[in-house]
Amino acid sequence: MNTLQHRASPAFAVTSAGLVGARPARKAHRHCVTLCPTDPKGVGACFRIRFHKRTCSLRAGQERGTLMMTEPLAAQQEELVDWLPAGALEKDVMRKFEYVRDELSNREPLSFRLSYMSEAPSRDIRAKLRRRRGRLSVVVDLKRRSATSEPAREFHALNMYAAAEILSDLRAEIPLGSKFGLDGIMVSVDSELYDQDCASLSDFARHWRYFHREDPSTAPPIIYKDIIVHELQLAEAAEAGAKAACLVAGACLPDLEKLLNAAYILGMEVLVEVHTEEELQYAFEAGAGIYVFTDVDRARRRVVKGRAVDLMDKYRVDLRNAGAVCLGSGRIETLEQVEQLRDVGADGIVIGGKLMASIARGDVEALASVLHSLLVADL
Ligand SMILES: O=C(O)c1ccccc1NCC(=O)[C@H](O)[C@H](O)COP(=O)(O)O
Repeated sequence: MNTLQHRASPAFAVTSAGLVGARPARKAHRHCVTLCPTDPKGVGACFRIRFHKRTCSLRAGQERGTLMMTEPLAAQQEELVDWLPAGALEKDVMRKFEYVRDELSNREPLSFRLSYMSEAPSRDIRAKLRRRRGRLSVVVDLKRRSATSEPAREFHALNMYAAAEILSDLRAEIPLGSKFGLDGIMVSVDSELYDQDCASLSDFARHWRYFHREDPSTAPPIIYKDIIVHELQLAEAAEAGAKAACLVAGACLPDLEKLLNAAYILGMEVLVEVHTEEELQYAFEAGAGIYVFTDVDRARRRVVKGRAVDLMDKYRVDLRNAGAVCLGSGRIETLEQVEQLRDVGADGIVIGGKLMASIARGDVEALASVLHSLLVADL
């Protein structure tokens, strides 16, 4: 009998485990286990169990409690011991742990929210970010500062109401069948890096709901991006209205799987930002489904041109076979960069600084023109 040591949320109790029904064909590695959710909302939740010392992704089936386990993921990575984030990331990570300790750990409702078993994240976010009919998806990254240049680029005129308004106007102006669209709004949360905090996220979400009040289902999802090191940050972002979270792998490598689980339990889709092969391996092992390949080296606060393309290209077959969604990111400013990402299989791109000036000015035409120049040409 296989023994399962599932590390999923406490809302699940292992009632019986092992092979139920027909033994799997050797190649299939498909095993049925029965975990009865103690919370009706558990059905549909995605979580992970350990099986044969491997981490496997599971998603509750339609009928209560029956779970099908997918192929075991790549061989178990050596456990990370004494790991520390590299370079400038160490200071960013310590700052976040202090924020969790001083601010979040005393906020009762957040702890409650964290224990609340939400519905599994809507799968349509992954579908929205996937390349469709030759069109790359576009995620706009809102930030009032971008420090990947010397001096840092400041966009102090950017306010969340105006940003929500201009991005809503932009969507209204994009003709059907256009070669570009607006498929997600990333809100970068960190006072030092981006001059924004979770209140900025909450403000944007409120205005975004207002501008989509007639048909909320048409609103592109809000993606929370931060140096995420603890589940309470995810709970705070979920409370603020984020439907997805972007984990920076280099800031939380040993906890990546745990934070992925926590986000799913909160009902959020997850994107994982990677810059190195190790980060990509860990993200794949943890069961990530949406990857943001960035040229930005957060440890050295610099841009490594071509890194995202090289990494995506090297692992494109594994990623495609796993059904992954791959986005490119990191100072994207030219059509050539977009074409290079498209040619190695990118599903979409994340653009921040290049668009912030026109968004901060409230200039829809300029915003549409920049996106057109990056995405239409001969794509
Ligand atoms: O954007 C920054 O200033 C920054 C500073 C330090 C570490 C990382 C940083 N940016 C990484 C990103 O957030 C992505 O590059 C962003 O999602 C895309 O924005 P942009 O690079 O401005 O197009």
